[in-house]
Amino acid sequence: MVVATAGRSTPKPGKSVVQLFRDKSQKYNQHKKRESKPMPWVDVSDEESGQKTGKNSLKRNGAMANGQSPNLPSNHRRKKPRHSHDTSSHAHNGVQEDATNGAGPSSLSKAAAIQEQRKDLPIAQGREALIEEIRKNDVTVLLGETGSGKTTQVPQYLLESGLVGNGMIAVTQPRRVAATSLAARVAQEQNAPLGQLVGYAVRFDEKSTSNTRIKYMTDGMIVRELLSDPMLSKYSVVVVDEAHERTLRTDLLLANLKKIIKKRNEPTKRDAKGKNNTTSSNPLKIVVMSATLDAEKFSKFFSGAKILYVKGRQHPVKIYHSAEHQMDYVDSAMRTFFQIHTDQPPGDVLIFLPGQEDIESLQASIELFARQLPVNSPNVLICSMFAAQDSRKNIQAFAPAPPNTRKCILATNIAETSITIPGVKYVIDTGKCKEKQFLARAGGGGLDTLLTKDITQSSAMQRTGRAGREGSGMCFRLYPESAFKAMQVSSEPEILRTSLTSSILQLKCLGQDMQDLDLMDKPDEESIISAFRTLWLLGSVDQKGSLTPAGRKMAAFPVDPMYACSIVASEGLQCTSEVIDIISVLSSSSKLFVDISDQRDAVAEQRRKFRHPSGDHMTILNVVRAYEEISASNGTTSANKNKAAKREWCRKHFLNERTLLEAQEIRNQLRTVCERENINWTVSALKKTAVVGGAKEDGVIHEEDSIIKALGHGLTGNAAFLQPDGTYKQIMGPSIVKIHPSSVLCDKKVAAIIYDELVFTNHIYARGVSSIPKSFFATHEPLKQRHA
Ligand SMILES: Nc1ncnc2c1ncn2[C@@H]1O[C@H](COP(=O)(O)OP(=O)(O)OP(=O)(O)O)[C@@H](O)[C@H]1O
Repeated sequence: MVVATAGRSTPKPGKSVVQLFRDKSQKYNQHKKRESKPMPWVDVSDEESGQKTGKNSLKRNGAMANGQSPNLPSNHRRKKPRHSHDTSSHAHNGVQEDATNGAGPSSLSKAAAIQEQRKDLPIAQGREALIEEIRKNDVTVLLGETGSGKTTQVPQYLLESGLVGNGMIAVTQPRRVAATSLAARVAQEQNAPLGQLVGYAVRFDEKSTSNTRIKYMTDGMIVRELLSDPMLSKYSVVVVDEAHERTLRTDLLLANLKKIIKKRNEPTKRDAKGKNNTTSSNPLKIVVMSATLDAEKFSKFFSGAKILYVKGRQHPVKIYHSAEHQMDYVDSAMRTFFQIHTDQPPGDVLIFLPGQEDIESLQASIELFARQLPVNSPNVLICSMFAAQDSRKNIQAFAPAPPNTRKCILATNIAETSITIPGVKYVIDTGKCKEKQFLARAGGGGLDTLLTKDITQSSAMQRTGRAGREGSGMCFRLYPESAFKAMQVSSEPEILRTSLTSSILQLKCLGQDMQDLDLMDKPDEESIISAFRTLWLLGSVDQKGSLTPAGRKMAAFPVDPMYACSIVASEGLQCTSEVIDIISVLSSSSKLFVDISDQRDAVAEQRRKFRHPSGDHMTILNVVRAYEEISASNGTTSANKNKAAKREWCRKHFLNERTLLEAQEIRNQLRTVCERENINWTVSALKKTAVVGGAKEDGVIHEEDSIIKALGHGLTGNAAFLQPDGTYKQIMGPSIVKIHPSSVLCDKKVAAIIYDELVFTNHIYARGVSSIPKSFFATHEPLKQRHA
């Protein structure tokens, strides 16, 4: 990639910015010393941004290789002059149902405008050629710039051309927010309610019917579908989008697709001379897509698949690099935001940060300064997007800003690929991300850690691509051009750096071994062995590595295998109802307890009400029950009043109601899986004992005994024994851990603990902790075998 410097054109900070920092920096500096200088920028026009609305074309690989790059024949249309910023699309945001189905004149003109927009996309000129190539080839690799129209248009072209007959088109995405928002957009383009012709499927949330023809789904969901339909027979085309991300699930999917296509596309009959004369009745087509893909590698993987290029992007994006490295990227992002806010024309701003903590810190800073803007300045509305946040809150970022307001979206890399956030004209890229890294442990198991790292060139280009979706855009990179050039081209495939436990279990159910799979990159032996040890400890595989009946049951649950193990174990311990309640909360995307630093005492007082002496898991259960009691006690009031009462109760007790609501949905799904697996989820420990968190009396059997044991079966790899110095030593690893300050057990000393996860700060802390009898481990079968 060539990045050419095209002179210096620094957006000059307006007076208001200088004034703002002079006046307020003292206050700001009180809690964090930060500079008040405006950001110096170097203007870079580069190839990756597609600077000009170039001639759009579709090209073939051979042609690119010999430099001739001829265009394929296409249904050339004269390109219409582009309308300036098209506000019509602002009306539709994220996952909204039926946004266009009104029959009024405005919805008709909106629908017409959307069709015009579709025709103006770079990919539209190569539409016929593209369909033809896909028709001719089993596997196609499609490379096209961000915003050229791949993700939204290719599935529609395939559907509209009749190429898929009555079959379905699956379009996979690495992230749920992309899957849901794309489905909403494409449903709107098809003028159909979301979930009908166009639907989506993400973990714990699906909107589709038997009439759905285009399904956007996470790569994890389609891999899970392999369990019930190993040939993916209901799909005629599988479009693997954003394949450059090389998520673990995408790699597993690609390996399986390679197998499936061989079987499904095999000719069914041969004539007397042994020649094929009948094509398969249900052939499969695969389209692998990305803007930043090592196309040759994917083509080679599929035995020389055809590579097609879509050239051009609809709108130019101007890139600015900071003149110097920025040590404090949160502060630099804030200053850049206010430079944009005071100097640049209207348009929303999308800021990429590595994680939630930085998002919250930047939000606080921007809010603080925004309050001090001159009275006639436009307002600032902050939205955030990160994986741990409730999906409904993430979707709020798609809603249009009110009049005279600039929206500022603070996001992690979940907003990096595929999505269009209407209104975004400016992107600020801190150049940082968090990446999962698995540390395999010699004794078995291991742990996933999240490390803050520099992004890759591929990520930088994707982030840039989020500006300029509806009109020209600007991208401010908070790192010099030299840093961009020094970045890795793309990230290491996830399969080489993440825990393989869950995937190996799923593969086992498919009768596959990871070692034997034809993967693009093979994981190292140590990670595979470590995953097997964990699975053996959970009882999902036996000592020979063969799947056990319990392991097959565990694989049916769409949660971490350790929690799936607890659910399966709860059956024998007669406490499935409670275990599911707890695991639903642990599996939801946001935290249950809200911590507000300036209300610490009030928070602690409220939390005490739910405190259970055995630890955090039973404390969660107490919250779930109390929340249900609130619902029941308001049973006779109107639905609205009931809702309001529950919301107020959660607010008063510093609880995240979204987590509880999401947990209810997860619980319903887990119950359904239990029914399929013949596990009676209604069996409850409470019904037998009727004691909740009360004082322990000798000889009384408490409900938590069986619940904690069931959890202990799943969390055996996350267990530690008390040492004389008050710390805990892992029973399956070398680490010394402390109980996290947020735990109800943090000031207690108990003989043995189980925990949900480890957190690294100045110490290794165990979070989500419960006390468990030490004797439990003496009776744990795999552990006994291990020590025998
Ligand atoms: N939700 C939306 N609202 C408004 N316009 C949209 C929306 N989704 C897509 N578009 C328009 O369609 C264009 C093409 O989007 P699409 O996602 O198909 O591009 P792409 O080539 O797949 O890009 P990327 O690689 O970045 O995902 C966008 O640039 C934008 O103009």
